[in-house]
Parts: sequence; structure tokens; C-alpha cells
Amino acid sequence: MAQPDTFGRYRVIRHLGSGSFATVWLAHDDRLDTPVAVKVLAENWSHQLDVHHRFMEEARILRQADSAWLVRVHDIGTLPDERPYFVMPYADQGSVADLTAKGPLPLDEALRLLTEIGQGVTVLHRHGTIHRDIKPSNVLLQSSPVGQRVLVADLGFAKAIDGASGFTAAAGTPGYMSPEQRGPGGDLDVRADVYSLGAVAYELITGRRPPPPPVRVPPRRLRPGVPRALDDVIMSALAEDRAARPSDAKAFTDRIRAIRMTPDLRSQLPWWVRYRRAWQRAVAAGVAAAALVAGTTGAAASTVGALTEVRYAGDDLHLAVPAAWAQQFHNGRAVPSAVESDRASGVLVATDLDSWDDPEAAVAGVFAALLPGTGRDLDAMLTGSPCAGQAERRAFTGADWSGEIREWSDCPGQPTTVAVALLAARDHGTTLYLEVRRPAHSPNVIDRIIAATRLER
Ligand SMILES: Nc1ncnc2c1ncn2[C@@H]1O[C@H](COP(=O)(O)OP(=O)(O)OP(=O)(O)O)[C@@H](O)[C@H]1O
Repeated sequence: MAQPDTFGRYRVIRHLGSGSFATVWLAHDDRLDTPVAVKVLAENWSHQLDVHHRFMEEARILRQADSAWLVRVHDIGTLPDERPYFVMPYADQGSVADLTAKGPLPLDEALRLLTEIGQGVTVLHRHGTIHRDIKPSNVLLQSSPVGQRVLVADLGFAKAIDGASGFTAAAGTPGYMSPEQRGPGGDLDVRADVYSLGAVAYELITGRRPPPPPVRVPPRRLRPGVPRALDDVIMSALAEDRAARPSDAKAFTDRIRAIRMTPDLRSQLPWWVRYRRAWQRAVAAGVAAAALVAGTTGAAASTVGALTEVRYAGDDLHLAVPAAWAQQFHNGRAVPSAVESDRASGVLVATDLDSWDDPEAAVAGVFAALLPGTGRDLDAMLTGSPCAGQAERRAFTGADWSGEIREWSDCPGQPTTVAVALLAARDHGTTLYLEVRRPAHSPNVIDRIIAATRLER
């Protein structure tokens, strides 16, 4: 469809996207001076009576439900060629699918989104409607004065609960669709949406869409440190037998909300998940502010090549990393600590900052921080482990540093080894905390990094 100039009083700005039955445009309401999204029935479907009816039904349900958790419908109209359109607020931050495309979300962020999506679906269930197509791309995000607002959208497949038996056509999206939705004529109830909520939760937590039912791998297996209660509610929502699922969106959401409120949720998380958010938020500022001073040391030839010295303005740590790893850097990520208030920040140099906390990513790099004092206890700092299996522990004694190295080589998916070291500086009341992620083919690189890292005195 060529870009029209207007839909009624709404001035068209650009195309936002097209779904199976409709096209959505960004437009401007000049009278109220606000951006809007206008959804127009697609030309090729406009003469199909059932599609036309469903389109109008979507607008009606959204208008009647009139909830802050659902996309609201402000206006409705008809084009000169008789096609209907309806007008919604513009969701300026894309959809939850844009977030899941980047991988698993920080746990607190995932729980917030799930609670809000669950509230939207609860409104629909109270209204007597089954959504039938809940998935990340159908949950839109809009900026609000207090942050970000979730809007459940796309009710193109929604049905009244009363008329939900004996559907003539299967509807939904594989991966998010309940087993009972797979065939036509299914006898559906709100627990079909509970299954989809479980599937969205699974993807937010693990970064992966669940396999077709029956789902046998719980989120915890893919993301160590997921609280047991969260694992349980997601797996029960994904039960093949709907009698085993939470009874409706409210029951599901109440359980998610309770987990979110658990006071010690944060302390249950392993250290690399707990501190993730802090550094992610600061990446852009950190990269801009950091001054990378690189000089190659004359290190002996090795499989990862020469080391590059990295130093940040205002810091007296000269960190040495393999030159090939020094692609992105950031200063400001927090160091794990047994005491929340005792947090120092450090520098991260890696091939890919965004993947640093994902134990399955093939990322290589070094995170280093200086902590005041010596005599610190690594066990008290670290909770959980990044990969399965026991860490191999060994002592390190060098000219400048001495302490302990722990290395996990049984990391899922990728040939990456994760190591953590806590090293006291010789003749200096300082401790160096190091995290190193290295490819499997460079076994002695950690010792070389420590040996070449020095303090400016
Ligand atoms: N209110 C809105 N604000 C911003 N973008 C929107 C809004 N409503 C829909 N969109 C975007 O418009 C596009 C088309 O949406 P639509 O609901 O028609 O179909 P879909 O969800 O992409 O696909 P399907 O209906 O086939 O599942 C999507 O990319 C969606 O994110």
C-alpha cells in the first residue's frame, strides 16, 4: 500500500509495520498535537467478511476494556474504499520482542515486564476475552513519565470466552501457542493464555523461545540462579494438561508478583547476574568517558598474541589484555561483594560487552577492579557459579601479585572458560579482583595477564 497523506484528521508520517491482516502507520493528530498509530485493514482482506468482523471486534474489545495495560482505541473510521481503521496511542519503544532478541533479560526487569503483561491479560480475562496470541511482538512498549509502560496489543485472534468452544480455525503462534490451540475445533478457555504467558516468561528468562510442548527443560537449566519458585510457576504454566496450570492470568501474575517481592531475591542471584544491570546501564557513558591508553607489551608469542596495556584516566591500574580482546571497553561495572554497600567499580575490556554476563556466549575479555585492603575472602564475594561443575582452584604467586584463581571450564554451549582471581598486591594494601573469559585454546593466558598487570606507584 502506497503511503497515504491522511486517515481522516490524522496526518500520516510513516509506515510502522504490517501484520497478516492489517498495516499500521505512524500518524500525527494535529488537533491534539500527539503522535498516534493507525491500524488499517489490509486491502486484500477487506472483502472477507469474517476478517472484517474480527478487525472491528478487536477495536471494540480494546475500546470496551479501556485499560492502561492494553492498547487503547481512541477513534475509529472508514477510508473512502470502505476499509476500516482504528487509532491507538503510538508505542514509541518498540515491543518486548526487541528486548528478547538481545538475549535473556536481567531478572528484575523480566519480572517487572511479566507482572505488567499479566495485568493486561488479567483485564482481558475479566472482560470475558481470550487473547489467543500472546507473544513478545504483541506486547508493545511506550515511554511514560515514570519509565516504560507495557501495552498488550493485537487482539486479531481474540475471542469471547462464551463462544470459545468449537473454533473453526487453529490460531496462535508456534512456540507460544498452547497444545489445545494446535487443532481446529479446540475447546479453549483462559488457560490457553496462561500457557502463552508461561512461554513469554520462559523466553524473557532464558533468551529462548520454549520448544513445542511438552516442555521438559526448565529455565533453571539454561540460566543458573533462577529462583526455584519462578521455575515452578513457568513450568506449571507450560503444562500440557491445562488443569495443572494456574487457573487464569491473575493466578499466574499473583505468583510472579510474590516472587518479585521476595526480599532476598537479589541475594539469591549468582554474582554475574546480580551485577549485570549496573554495568549495562552505564555502558554508553562509560565508553564515552573512558580513555583507553594502549601500548603493546613485548610478550612472548602465544596463541592469543601479544598483550595490550589498557589504562583508564584517573585509575592507577595498568591492565594487560590480549590485543584481540580489546575491542570494547567500559568502566563502572560493580564488583561482587558480600556487602552491598561495599561496592567498588572496575574496568571491563571484552570482544563484546553485551554478552559478558551470558555464560554461553563466545566472548573473551577481562574485568578488573582494585579493592582497598587485603585479606578478602573470595567465597564471601561469590554466590553461585557461572557454569556447571566445580571450579578448579589454584594458587598464583608472581612478582607483583599473589592469591587464588578459580576456573570453570564446563560452560554450556560455547568453548569458553570463566575464571575469577583475587590477588593481593605485594607491598601495597590493595587487592586485585579479576574475571577472565577466555577461549579454550589459550590455557596460559590468565597467568600472563596477571603477571603483566601492574599498579602505578
Ligand atoms: N500502537 C502501536 N504503536 C507502535 N507500533 C505498533 C502499534 N500497533 C502495532 N504496531 C506495530 O505495527 C506492526 C504490525 O502490527 P499488527 O498488530 O498488525 O501485526 P503483527 O502483530 O506484526 O502481526 P500478526 O497480526 O500477523 O501477528 C508491528 O510491527 C507492531 O509492532
